Amino acid sequence: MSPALARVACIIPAKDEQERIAATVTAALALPHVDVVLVCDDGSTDATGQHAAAAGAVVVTHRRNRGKAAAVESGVNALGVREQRDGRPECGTLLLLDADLGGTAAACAPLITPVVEGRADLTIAVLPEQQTEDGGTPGGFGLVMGTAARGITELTGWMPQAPLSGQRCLTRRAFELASPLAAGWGVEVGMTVDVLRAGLRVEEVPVALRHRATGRDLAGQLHRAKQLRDVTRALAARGLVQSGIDQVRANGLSSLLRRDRGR
Ligand SMILES: O=c1ccn([C@@H]2O[C@H](COP(=O)(O)OP(=O)(O)O[C@H]3O[C@H](CO)[C@@H](O)[C@H](O)[C@H]3O)[C@@H](O)[C@H]2O)c(=O)[nH]1
Ligand SMILES: O=C(O)[C@H](O)COP(=O)(O)O
Repeated sequence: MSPALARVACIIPAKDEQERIAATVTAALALPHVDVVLVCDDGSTDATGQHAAAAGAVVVTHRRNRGKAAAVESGVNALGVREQRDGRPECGTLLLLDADLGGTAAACAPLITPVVEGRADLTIAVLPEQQTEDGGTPGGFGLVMGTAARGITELTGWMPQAPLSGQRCLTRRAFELASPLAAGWGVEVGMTVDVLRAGLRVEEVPVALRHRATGRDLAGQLHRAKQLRDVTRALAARGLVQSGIDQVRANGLSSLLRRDRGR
């Protein structure tokens, strides 16, 4: 096992997560190989930063909200600064976790093992069926998930089960290959495509995590609209539109429609 890969830095983007961030940080710090937990407080209006620091995280703060991808990038940048400033050995592995996992983040060891052992370059957690906090039905109508899954498959030939999952572990090298990250909610889709296209190994791993699932109320649907916008932009920037145009040119419009049927 490479000593650098065996040092894991956990990066947690967090916006208004004071209810859960302390439990998430505590669980992440106890995971095997985790050396440091960095939380990027992404312009929270609550006490997320204070709760994260009290639980033992290194905290960096965005004065205004900049979105998930920017928060992940700031966390990784802060890691680099800390390593250089203090002459610390480099963490060769990054564990990206959402702030709302709470104590269930303790289940993430199976995500870490394949990467630190050099068997995978990127692992992605597949979560069990979730429930919303009020016991309601989670998920929308599969539009964002379906768009993301089809887009990744179209661009890489690989069919993901959990294309939007932000719970992932990857080598620092893979992260650098996927940088700059796709903006906002496009970060996961962009990263998966970039890492696969670089010829690296991606593996999905079932992990028993619970997070705050998005409901079907108005706020949930607005959230999904933003996810769809960012996922579509990430796919378009990686050539999905061009691939569609090429297909129509070569085989006509009906081939494009045929290709989508049944997915
Ligand atoms: O402006 C923001 C908004 C959210 N977050 C944090 O990003 C994480 C994910 O946000 P959340 O609202 O929990 O996202 P979900 O609706 O659950 O999104 C799903 O889909 C997203 C991609 O669209 C992935 O990033 C998530 O991992 C996945 O759980 C959390 O730690 C948030 O605190 C920020 O840092 N900045
Ligand atoms: O709740 C979810 O799983 C995401 O917000 C995506 O929603 P959708 O794929 O059901 O539209």
